[in-house]
Amino acid sequence: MTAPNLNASADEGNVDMVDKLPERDESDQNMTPGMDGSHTNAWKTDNLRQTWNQKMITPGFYTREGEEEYFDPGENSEDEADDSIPSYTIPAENLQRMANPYRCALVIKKDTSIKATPPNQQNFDRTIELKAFDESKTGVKGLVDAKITKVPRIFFSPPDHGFEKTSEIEFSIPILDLDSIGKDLNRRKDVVDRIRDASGTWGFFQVMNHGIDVEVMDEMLEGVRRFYEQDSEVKKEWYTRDGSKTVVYNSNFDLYNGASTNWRDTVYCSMAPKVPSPDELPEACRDIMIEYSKHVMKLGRVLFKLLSEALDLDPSHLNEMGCCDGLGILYHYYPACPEPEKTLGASKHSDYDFLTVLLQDNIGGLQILYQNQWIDIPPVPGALVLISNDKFKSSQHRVLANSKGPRVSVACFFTTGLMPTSKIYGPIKELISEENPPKYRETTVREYSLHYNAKGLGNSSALLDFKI
Ligand SMILES: O=C(O)CCC(=O)C(=O)O
Ligand SMILES: [Fe+2]
Repeated sequence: MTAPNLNASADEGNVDMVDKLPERDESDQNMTPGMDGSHTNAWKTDNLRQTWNQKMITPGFYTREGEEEYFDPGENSEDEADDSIPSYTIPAENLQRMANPYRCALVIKKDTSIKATPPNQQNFDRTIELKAFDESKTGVKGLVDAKITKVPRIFFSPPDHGFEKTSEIEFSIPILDLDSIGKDLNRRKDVVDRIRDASGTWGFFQVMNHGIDVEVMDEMLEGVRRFYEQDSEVKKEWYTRDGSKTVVYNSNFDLYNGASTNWRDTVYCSMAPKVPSPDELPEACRDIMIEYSKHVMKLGRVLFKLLSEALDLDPSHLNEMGCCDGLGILYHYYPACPEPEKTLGASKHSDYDFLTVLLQDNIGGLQILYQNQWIDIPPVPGALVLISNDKFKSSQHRVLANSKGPRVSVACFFTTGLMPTSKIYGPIKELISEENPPKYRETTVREYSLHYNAKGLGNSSALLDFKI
């Protein structure tokens, strides 16, 4: 495969061809052969259950009516049985090996500053090169398949001024265990307290014993790899920037308006309220997309109840507002990068939805901005902001490019996105008062999504534009 004609960098000459990209580090991972005989990250590690903590929950913003009740203490036993999220429990000794479940200390030590000339200081016609890249319809994966050895200059990222500092501070990553919260009132109260705390300080938390089987998560990640690693001519059929299509596959949704171009490719598909029929979806992963989304919807209803309780609202409040009305699935592919210090997998941003549930493999690279420093987080964050009026944080996060990839992740966004809706959202009435007046103006999900898309990633926060 040939790469589009992109200059590698202003000062380093043209794109070079090489035989091989850096190999991914397979040293201490149990690799299983993929469908094509190659190695894939299925991470079937028995005792560590790697994928257990790959669920990332990010409180975002909301919307619906008359949802079933989940996890209400005191519900009748029939409902309780059905609601019983956890289908397995992680043995305590395994948790110990992964990290202390409630105080997972991370030490920041990596220098993650970007070392490339920022796009606005480069002297070339960026649009021409962006178009050449876009028209190849093969994304970043296509460049890597063409064996480039230098990162083309369109991907150079501006440094995050003021946020490059690293230090040796220990942070506690909130991890919530949802086991038995439908039956044990004390456990439920404890979880609600932790969610309140995690959402108010970090703006994100991780969950375990969430009821989605490891096999389902593994198959979802595997399906994503199958999609991106199939024949590029088949994959090209899905490449588009037309947001009205059921499946939108491209590289950088904000290619022409984002602050920089990211080292990743993405597929977006709306899975609710209208579930697409299987033949509208890519063959490589259609069944698992439908199955996985069902599980995430169920988990979402549980989480919105817990979040409602954490806000001292009626447990059904957020679900009744319709937070679970819409679900968009985004699956990302971050190919191995020959010069990861020059670009980013995903620029700094906070999400635009009510809540994001993120499933990632174990390559790593996700970081959260916390107390003005980038912190490596195995899995991560998002946003619950407009509605809770800054009570819950919409945390900024990014993904580093990395030479070990490919890395894949699946972000499920609770949002109706660009669907035409007239429902108005703003700070929750029950949470505002004379002493705590609204900080954001009202909007619709569509208006906010359109604004977010127009700004692209890496620019100032879209949310700030709604501040009163
Ligand atoms: O790939 C990841 O880990 C993060 C993805 C993300 O932040 C997003 O889809 O908004
Ligand atoms: Fe995000």
